[in-house]
Amino acid sequence: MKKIKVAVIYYSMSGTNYQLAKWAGEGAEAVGAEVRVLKVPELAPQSVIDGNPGWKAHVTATQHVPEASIDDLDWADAIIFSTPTRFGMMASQMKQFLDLTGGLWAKGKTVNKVVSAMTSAQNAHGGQEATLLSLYTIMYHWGAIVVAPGYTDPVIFGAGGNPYGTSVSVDQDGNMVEPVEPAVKYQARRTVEIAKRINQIVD
Ligand SMILES: Cc1cc2nc3c(=O)[nH]c(=O)nc-3n(C[C@H](O)[C@H](O)[C@H](O)COP(=O)(O)O)c2cc1C
Repeated sequence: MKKIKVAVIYYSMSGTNYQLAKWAGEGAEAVGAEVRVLKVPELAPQSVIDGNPGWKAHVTATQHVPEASIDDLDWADAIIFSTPTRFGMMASQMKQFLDLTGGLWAKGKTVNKVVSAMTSAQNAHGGQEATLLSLYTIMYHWGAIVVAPGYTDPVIFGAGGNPYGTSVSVDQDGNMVEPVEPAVKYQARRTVEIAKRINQIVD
């Protein structure tokens, strides 16, 4: 039987969204998907990264993670995005990656991709939903099928549950404040289940 192909595409400076992406990948694999966890290319100057020990350590620790390409988007039936909230928006690295999808879009190849998104922020009310909604705006232009969690499971009422997409707060040391792993894995499962329906795969 055809497996749903899921690309989990993230940007992270200090590891939070990398962890969210890994959990999403595990959640998708648990329901039979073929998964690629991929980072978007870095844009910041090397000198700036080198001047920030935490950022530099994260870049070094994730050197093995493949970079996302347009071919990965073409390959995927479903895409789960994860980006830090930056001034109430997605990180520019994620936006740059999405701005390179015009060619794929023009060929009609973004149509009916099943998509969902997650974010993190330092402040509990620091713009998480604005970030998710602006990312979803791009998805509407793609003709993608946005699969937000809604209130479709009790996990949404718990830690990190957010009807727009999982969001987590991080403290001053970069540690996640809420235990969001179950919410992330649920969101990934739901994304795969809807992708199966869109692709007419019956278990
Ligand atoms: C330039 C910049 C802008 C940020 N803007 C916000 C913001 O608007 N709201 C907020 O709560 N946190 C903000 N933060 C904190 C980040 O969201 C937080 O560090 C990030 O979610 C951690 O994710 P990561 O570990 O994957 O890099 C900002 C951080 C930076 C560096």
